[in-house]
Amino acid sequence: MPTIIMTKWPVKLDGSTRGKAMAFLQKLSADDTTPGLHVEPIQQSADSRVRTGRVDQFWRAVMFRLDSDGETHYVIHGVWPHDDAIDVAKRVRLKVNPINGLPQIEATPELAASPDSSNDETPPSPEPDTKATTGDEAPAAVVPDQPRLLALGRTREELVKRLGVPEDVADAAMAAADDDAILELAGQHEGWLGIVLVDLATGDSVQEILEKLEIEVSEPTGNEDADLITSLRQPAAQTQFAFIDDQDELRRVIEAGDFGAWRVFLHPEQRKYVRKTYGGPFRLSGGAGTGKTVVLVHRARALARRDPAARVLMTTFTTNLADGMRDSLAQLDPAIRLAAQLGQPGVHVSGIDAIAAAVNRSAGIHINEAVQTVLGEDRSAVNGRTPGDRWRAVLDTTSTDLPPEIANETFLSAEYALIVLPHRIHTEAEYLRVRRPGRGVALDRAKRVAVWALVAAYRVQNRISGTADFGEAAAIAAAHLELTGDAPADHVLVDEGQDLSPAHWQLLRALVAPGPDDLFIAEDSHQRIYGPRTVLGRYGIKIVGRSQRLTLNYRTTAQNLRYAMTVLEGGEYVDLEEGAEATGYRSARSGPVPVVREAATLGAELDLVAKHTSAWIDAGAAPETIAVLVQDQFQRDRVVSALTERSIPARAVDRERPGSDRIAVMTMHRAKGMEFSRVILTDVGHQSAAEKTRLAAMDETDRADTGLRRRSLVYVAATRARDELVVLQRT
Ligand SMILES: Nc1ncnc2c1ncn2[C@@H]1O[C@H](COP(=O)(O)OP(=O)(O)OP(=O)(O)O)[C@@H](O)[C@H]1O
Repeated sequence: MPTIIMTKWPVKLDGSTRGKAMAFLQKLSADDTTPGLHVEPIQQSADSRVRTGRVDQFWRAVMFRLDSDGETHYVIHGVWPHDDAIDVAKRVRLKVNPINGLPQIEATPELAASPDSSNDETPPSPEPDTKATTGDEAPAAVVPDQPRLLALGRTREELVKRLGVPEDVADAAMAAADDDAILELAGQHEGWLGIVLVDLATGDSVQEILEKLEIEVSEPTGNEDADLITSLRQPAAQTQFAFIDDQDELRRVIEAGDFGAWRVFLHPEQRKYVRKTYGGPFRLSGGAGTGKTVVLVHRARALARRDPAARVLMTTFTTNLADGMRDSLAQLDPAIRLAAQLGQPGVHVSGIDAIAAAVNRSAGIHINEAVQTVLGEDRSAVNGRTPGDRWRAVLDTTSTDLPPEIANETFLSAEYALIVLPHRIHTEAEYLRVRRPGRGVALDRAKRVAVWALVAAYRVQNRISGTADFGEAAAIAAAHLELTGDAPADHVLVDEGQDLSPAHWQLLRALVAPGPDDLFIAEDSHQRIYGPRTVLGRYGIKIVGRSQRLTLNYRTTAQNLRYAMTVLEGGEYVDLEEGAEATGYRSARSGPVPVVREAATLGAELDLVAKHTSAWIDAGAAPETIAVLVQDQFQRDRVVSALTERSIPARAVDRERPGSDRIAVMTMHRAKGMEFSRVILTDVGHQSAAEKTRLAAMDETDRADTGLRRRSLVYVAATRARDELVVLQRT
């Protein structure tokens, strides 16, 4: 049976032609001599391996046939109307790039359009300026003194002789005026060539580019087909060519189109993090949209395939995000064994707090020993959840001499989560002795006594109501697993690590025994929007050099990414290992510059939301590809009412998944981990009177951290947009 090697082409076909192409390829992979397929060579073709095949009366497939070791492979180049297919088939050639050993499809010069571009949609032309526009004035074009690559010190020689960039592409790249022009060129080339051009635009050295692509050039063996197959198997080749294992996979690749590309065409770096075995905890950082979740999902499958009896746990901060990961896992591999419960073989996907609750529930009354360890209390009822405003209630009902910058919910909840809980402090005496690294406010003895009085009051109220807060529940679950010595997982994969609390990390450490591939953590400290910053090493998770970064953004256009990065400018972000968080993300996609508008009143803002959303829908956008992201639930409901009144279909999205046929309106927090084609952000930069009062009462360190989280929220929200972004600022 021939092996099918797909390229990214079929997405550009309409649904019915895709169906026919699918039927053709299924038959081809079963038996290429099947009558009716008409797999035929073309006379006077540039490459003797070229074949055409009959998809239907009108359409023909163009492919390359490779024979090696008694096996036949077909590299599927594309599907064209009959005459075009013959023309393409005569001119294309599949070869191994002599410099980098990667596969390359090239066409003889007479062909007007290159085979790549004849399959591509024309990328949108970049705007002349990179700055966000207000939508009113045309930004002035900046004319650089020198073409970008020349200014970076690159030479044509390096591009051609070291990287293997084809000469015509190297000429175009060296002549490109600026980043946007290089990115536009990159958009015209799939696979390794597109990636090399993006990396060049970002200023990477030739050596860095070669290392990232994991290029290994082998000596030609004399058997050209065998050399081509070796070349097609290179990691960098698999950004464009995919060996299809079975018919189901073939269907998924064809049906999924562009949105399914992540399932098949991994970047060599992503592939490495999916497959590699690590001696202990590993940390993968990377900006929004760099494919961290994609790596986790692929890695979960790889671990489950490697050992079907393994208990693989995937977890993240919220239930919604966990639902998204479970959906992605099922899309990647419908046959994957999903474990309904923690501790069962297969992949179990659940939010971290749900895992804590499951551990505590399954312990029954035996949980009391763990409660004793963490809280110093004798009780076994911990499954009720403490209301989020309990610190407020404690402050309202307990008199204290503490100054306002300490006697506030932000300080107390952080002190409790970062110091009291993870150190398992039961008494005032213990609290007086504990070290408080990383906490901004110094506490003398008197202040510690006063803080402890509030902590004790908090604990009394929780005991009376028979509840535990999320941190307590996680800390208790961790203690229970430590006490029983029962680690219910063999591998734990964590997404959104920057949002987890110390007690969560203690729980994660206890869920899996230390050893190879125990913990794999994805994080982006720029996206920390929930709690205070934590440091992994303090909770028994030793990364020791096992940390890497992804930098290529697959989701967001370069223009939207630049806007999102400006939101973070000047903020000091620190990662889970106390290193300064790097920036410098790159995007291979190009699109319009974000529109930034000011609205003086709520009414004016709602009018602008209606104006932009209806313009998009009138231009043919499906409503469910649009999202309006707001600060809170009140604003969300106001936006939904305003749109509905104007007959624009909109729906408030809370815990459930967004539905079809309507614009999704949700809080910026809820939008974490999601993506939409077009996004409007509202109320950016606006501070309510209540928020100003809250900030004024805070200590300087807490205020600075709250400021970082506010920026991060806008960064998270702005990076949800794949294509178009509108930012509404309230003055
Ligand atoms: N190799 C790839 N090929 C094509 N698309 C990809 C690839 N890797 C990731 N993507 C796409 O990029 C987008 C972002 O991926 P993903 O959600 O994994 O990023 P992330 O780093 O987890 O983002 P965030 O931190 O914002 O949640 C998704 O649409 C995903 O399908």
